Amino acid sequence: MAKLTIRNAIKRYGALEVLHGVSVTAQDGEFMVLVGPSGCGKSTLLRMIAGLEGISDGEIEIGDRTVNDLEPNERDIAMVFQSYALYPHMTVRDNMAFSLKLARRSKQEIEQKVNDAAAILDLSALLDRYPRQLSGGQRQRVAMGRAIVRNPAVFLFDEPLSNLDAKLRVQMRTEIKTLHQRLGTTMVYVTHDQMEAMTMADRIVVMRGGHIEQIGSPLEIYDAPANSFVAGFIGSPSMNFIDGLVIDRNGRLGLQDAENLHWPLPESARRHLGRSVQLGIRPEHIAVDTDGVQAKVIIIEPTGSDTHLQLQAGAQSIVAAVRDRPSVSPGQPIQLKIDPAKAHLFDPSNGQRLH
Ligand SMILES: Nc1ncnc2c1ncn2[C@@H]1O[C@H](COP(=O)(O)OP(=O)(O)OP(=O)(O)O)[C@@H](O)[C@H]1O
Repeated sequence: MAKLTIRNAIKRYGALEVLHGVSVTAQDGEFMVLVGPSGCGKSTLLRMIAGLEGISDGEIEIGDRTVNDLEPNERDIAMVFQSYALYPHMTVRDNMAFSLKLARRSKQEIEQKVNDAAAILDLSALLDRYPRQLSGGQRQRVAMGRAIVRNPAVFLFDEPLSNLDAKLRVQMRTEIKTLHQRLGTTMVYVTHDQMEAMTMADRIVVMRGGHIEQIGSPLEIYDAPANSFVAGFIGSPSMNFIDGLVIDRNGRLGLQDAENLHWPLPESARRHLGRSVQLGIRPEHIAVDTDGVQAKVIIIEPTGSDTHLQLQAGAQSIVAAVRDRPSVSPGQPIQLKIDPAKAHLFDPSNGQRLH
């Protein structure tokens, strides 16, 4: 077990800089998730921690050792890949034992470690099978087993669930989280899936364009996104954004949009009176009511547990997620009640959070 510290890490490919000085620390035993859109640099950062990519500038420490110049096998890490990377001609047992054999551990120690890992991962009955005789989820468990037997200081996961179907992904999410609770080892996990990040992480690192946009616990990031990018990236359906001016209409503070609709704001936002802002409202903070912002129903999407309503309010497309099953139909005019206490305000010039 160990703390992982990344200090001002820069990655260049020739003249192209793809990581622009990234600093973050995973505490000993922490489950840290790197999340961001395709190309943001999260895999590059993970591969730099693993030693599969060189670091152009900055420092990576695992425990109290700077590992910049160490080979991957000297770093005390184990990595689990999206592709599983199992040896097809070896049984599950031999796949799991491989790194220990390379390290010339005793037969007895290898057997003990493989059996222990197999028990943790529910693979004991499958040890004599070949990878082709396993389901996707079982293969991914073998890949994890191969990492566990090495008892590394840090586990690194590179989108390990992307090849699985939706249901299995959810199940494996729980399995990896359970594994983390059981082993208590520091884990760094890369995904582009914000739901995976939200459900698995102790702390999330949101990246974009080779920078870190925000670091925080899942709920800190959800409840107080640092900027409109994070606000739009985390949460599904995505947050609604409305541009306008903060005004006082008959004593009621609100955002006046381009169509003169009045979106209620909390009194605490009065200090922004007269300012152009971007209002952010999560779909679950909008309800259908008898009084409120005028809108029209466009599309109704029942998910079973709740209903997503695609709406038009003036020129603005809005998504509402309601728990009940509203009796509305496409084309119907309705009124939207916005919970002002849940409003987020961003600076339209740079996206930074104002409120
Ligand atoms: N070998 C390379 N040479 C040049 N540019 C590269 C190389 N590898 C990656 N890049 C660039 O670095 C940036 C970050 O890539 P990276 O794979 O880390 O992104 P990512 O966030 O993991 O995306 P994805 O989710 O699509 O894997 C991208 O713009 C990519 O094109």
